[in-house]
Parts: sequence; C-alpha cells; structure tokens
Amino acid sequence: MTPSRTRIKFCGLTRERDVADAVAAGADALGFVLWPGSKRCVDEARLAALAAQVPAFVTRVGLFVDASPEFVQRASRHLDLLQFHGDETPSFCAQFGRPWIKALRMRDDLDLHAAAAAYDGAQALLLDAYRPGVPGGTGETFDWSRIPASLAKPVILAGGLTPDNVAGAIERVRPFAVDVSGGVEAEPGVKDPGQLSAFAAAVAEADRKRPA
Ligand SMILES: O=C(O)c1ccccc1N[C@@H]1O[C@H](COP(=O)(O)O)[C@@H](O)[C@H]1O
Repeated sequence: MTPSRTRIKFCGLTRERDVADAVAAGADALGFVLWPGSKRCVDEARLAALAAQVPAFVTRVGLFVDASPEFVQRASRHLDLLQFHGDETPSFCAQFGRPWIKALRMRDDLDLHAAAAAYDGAQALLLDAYRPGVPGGTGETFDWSRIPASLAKPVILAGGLTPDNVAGAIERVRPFAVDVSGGVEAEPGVKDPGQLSAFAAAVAEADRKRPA
C-alpha cells in the first residue's frame, strides 16, 4: 500500500496545551507514555484528562513498556491504539482485543522480516533506535538503509526525528508514518509549538516532493 501522505504521531504528551498545539499542527495520532521510568510518563488520571481532550479522528495511543496486563486493560479505556515498546510477546500484545502496534529497537541482529511475521497481528511496526538498557525515547537515529523497501507491515519510523531531518527520512524510507518525541520538545515532556508546526510542515513538504 502506498499512502497518499505520511501520517504523523507526536508522542510523549503530558500537558493539555501540548495536546491542543499538536492537534492544531496536524497530528494524526498522539502518544501518551505509560511507563514510570520516563520523564514523559503520565499517570492514569492525567491520561484520562488528556485523552478526553482529543478530538475525533485523532488516534489516542498508549505507550507501554512491559506493563502488567491489568494496567494495560485499565488504561486502554482511554485509548484507541496500544503501543508496546518493551519485550512483549505477540500473544501478550494480542490479548486485549484492541488494535496495537509493536515497537522494535533496531539491534544489529534484528531480522525485520522475521519480526513482521512474528507480530502478524500488529497494525504496524514502529522502528526505533537501539541503545542497550533504554527502551526508547533516546533521541537517536539509526541507519535507515537497514529498513527493507518492502515489509509485510506498515512502518512507523521513529528515533531521533526532528523538523530538520524528517524530510530526508521520508525520502529515504517512505514510511507509512513518522513518530517524534524529543525532536519537538523544549524539554522532556514539554512540547514546543513552533517545533510541532515545523515538523508537520516538513512532512507535508516531503510529501509534496514524493513521486506519484
Ligand atoms: O519517550 C519516552 O520517554 C519513551 C520511553 C520508553 C519507550 C519509548 C519512549 N518514547 C518513544 O521512543 C520513540 C523515539 O523517541 P524520540 O523521538 O527519539 O525521542 C518514539 O516512539 C517515542 O514515543
């Protein structure tokens, strides 16, 4: 499937004003980090308040890192899509009967075709940089040439994207969507409205230059 435009997910939202700015900038999806190890983590009450502010047709994504099934189940009341960013197995991800995506960190030995087959229930694979001991949100890029031109699952490209490098990433990878957290922040958990808009404008510009 060749999408007509690259979808945008802004991740790591913690504040009402950032949700409003991200939607105004043109977000297709908003991510809420539900892993206590992150500076961007929101608790369930914050999640409920932020999720309630998201308008129709903008997807509310919950990011989990090896969370308990009970916690995922509870949080999913406020979510449209589950993002598993730890070492969750395919059967763990599928048990909630909800749409889900699997984040894969691009370790040198990762076989993307095998992963796409293993996580065949996922709606997409999110590809992120690998840093030992850190589950994600590193602000680091990885070698995009490792992504095969054709994969059995839509690719969401993440890892160190910014308003300055996202156009090149789209040109190189042609992902279904891009996902950014640190690259549009003033500080961890605080989005910068100018960078949100600049990121969305860079994506739109890259899409305009895409060959038909
Ligand atoms: O943002 C976090 O703190 C985080 C923590 C644990 C797992 C994933 C996390 N973030 C996700 O990582 C990628 C890349 O982030 P960045 O753009 O490089 O900062 C993205 O999906 C974030 O949502």
